[in-house]
Amino acid sequence: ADLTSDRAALLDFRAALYGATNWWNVSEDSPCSWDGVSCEGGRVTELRLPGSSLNGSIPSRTIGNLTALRALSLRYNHLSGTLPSDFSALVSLRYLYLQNNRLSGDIPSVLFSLPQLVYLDLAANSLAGSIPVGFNNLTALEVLFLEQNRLSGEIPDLLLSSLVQFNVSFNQLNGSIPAWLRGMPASSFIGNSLCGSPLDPCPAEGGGGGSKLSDGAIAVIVIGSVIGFATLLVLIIFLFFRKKKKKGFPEEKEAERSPSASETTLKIGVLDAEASSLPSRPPPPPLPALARPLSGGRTLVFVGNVQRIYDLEDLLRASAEVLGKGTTSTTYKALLETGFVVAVKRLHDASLPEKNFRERLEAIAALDHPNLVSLQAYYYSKDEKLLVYEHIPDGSLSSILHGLQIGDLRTPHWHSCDCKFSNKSSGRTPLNWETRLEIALGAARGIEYIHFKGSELSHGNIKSSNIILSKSNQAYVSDAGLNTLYSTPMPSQRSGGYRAPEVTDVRRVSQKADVYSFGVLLMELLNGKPPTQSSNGDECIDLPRRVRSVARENWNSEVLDPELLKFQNVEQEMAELLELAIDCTAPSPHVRPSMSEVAGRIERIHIRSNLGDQQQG
Ligand SMILES: Nc1ncnc2c1ncn2[C@@H]1O[C@H](COP(=O)(O)OP(=O)(O)OP(=O)(O)O)[C@@H](O)[C@H]1O
Repeated sequence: ADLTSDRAALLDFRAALYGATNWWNVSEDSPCSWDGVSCEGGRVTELRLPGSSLNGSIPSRTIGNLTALRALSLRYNHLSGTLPSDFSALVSLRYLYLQNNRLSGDIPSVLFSLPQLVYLDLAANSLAGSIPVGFNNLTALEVLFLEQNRLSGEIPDLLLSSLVQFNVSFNQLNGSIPAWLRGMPASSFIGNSLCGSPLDPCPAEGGGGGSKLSDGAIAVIVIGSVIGFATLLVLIIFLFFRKKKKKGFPEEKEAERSPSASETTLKIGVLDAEASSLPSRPPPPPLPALARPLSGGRTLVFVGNVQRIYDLEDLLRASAEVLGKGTTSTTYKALLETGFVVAVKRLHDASLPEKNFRERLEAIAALDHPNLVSLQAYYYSKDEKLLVYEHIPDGSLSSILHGLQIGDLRTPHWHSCDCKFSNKSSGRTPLNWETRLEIALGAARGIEYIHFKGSELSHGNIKSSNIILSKSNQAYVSDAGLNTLYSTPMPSQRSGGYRAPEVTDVRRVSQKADVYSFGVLLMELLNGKPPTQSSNGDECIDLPRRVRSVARENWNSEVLDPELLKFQNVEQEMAELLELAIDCTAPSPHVRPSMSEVAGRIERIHIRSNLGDQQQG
């Protein structure tokens, strides 16, 4: 298999499904510049065609032939039927997005032959049947979204020890939530007939004032039922024989059947599966493999299982363009001679000793989620520290919401009244409600994932210039954990209007402080203006305080971006998102919601917004 066979597979796919693929310029020899197609090392590695009006079912011998594919996104299309069996050849597939289509039938079993799958989203389809135990084959699976389908039966006891995000809300599932899922938020399960933590206790769990029945009590009930049943049986036999003896007498009224305790089913004990019986997490991906040594012994260190398709010399030879200059780093877009593009971040004063620097980068590199910009490699020497990331093409949320002044490469920080950018400047792209909501959801899921990965882990610098968008408006959170790479305090104005009031040292930011910053980001998404910049650009008022000072009935005129007011029938959803933003920015960290609650609430708003669309349509 090579790029020629990948090209042929894409052409077959295009021919079989009418949609935006029709715009591909097929006269080009290489498919790598076709919209939605990404290549690496001479193979097609990503196919992303969200919302591309693709109709019909995926025929076999098309995508299944793209054997180097790592990410496949066909979300928000009109795909029906099920997945063809040759999908099993996609042995490198890590991210699969099929949500919001019309897929039907059972969950396709071909998925269970994809050993590398980390992220699977099948939400909002018409999938029926039960949740198969075949999921146990997906040992690398970290994210499983099955919400808004027609799945029924109980949730099986699976051994998905890598799972950090899970959602089966709005299906037809019943029974108790198994122990292995009890750490997930309630929003993952609502809209079913499920019970047990984190939802309400199951009926059998909550006897007499909510306390659980003891083993002794169960024994008494069972023995009592057996004795009761036996007595009843003896009585019936006795009456039967007596009746036979007294022939000619009117028939005695049959004793009314009272429900005996023996008929009551008690479902106890199944919920107590020990978490410790789960297998330990699979070993982490191979740790830093060194690239070939350069003179001076310094090397580019590749992290995780990133393929080494460039080295330090390639990077130094690449043509570079400044993407932005922050207070602590300058970020370049580097175009390598092979055509491969990466983002290189040059840290200005990261002064951490080498050993600690490497340890922290390993923790950052272990974060692998489709809503996080992934670190590929780094370079460390006393004078130069470089981080190499995947390049996300469409600019930051900050530049899209507020626009960048051409010629000024400093990224906006909004930490003082001396704002260099105005949201009236060139390059501002109008963002509709659906897109803003999806950006909020994507970013929330990325941050939720970091928090799930370890209770001590936080992002540390959430702001709109650290939310980068791909062509399909998928949100990628960048710079996770970089605040930990400094041994001396960083400029405190760095995180500007996003910093939670309790944060005194920006190198140590708690998860609840991340929630605060995310709340400010939500306000920015709804308000259209950056935090700390007032409407006339002169005064400095922080965004949470300003929003809180406006009465709810005036939100439309004073808080919401006028562009958003064009969207009808979603005022309630916008108000709910703003309420969430207010909760996130509570001055006291303890009352702020957790990031999983935040993601759950945005999901529900998203679901309702979609339903609204359908009702209108
Ligand atoms: N992986 C990436 N792909 C594409 N663009 C990126 C990437 N990483 C960063 N950028 C862009 O580069 C700009 C500058 O980023 P940089 O991290 O240097 O500064 P910052 O995050 O805005 O500020 P600070 O370092 O003060 O927190 C960002 O606003 C973003 O638009």
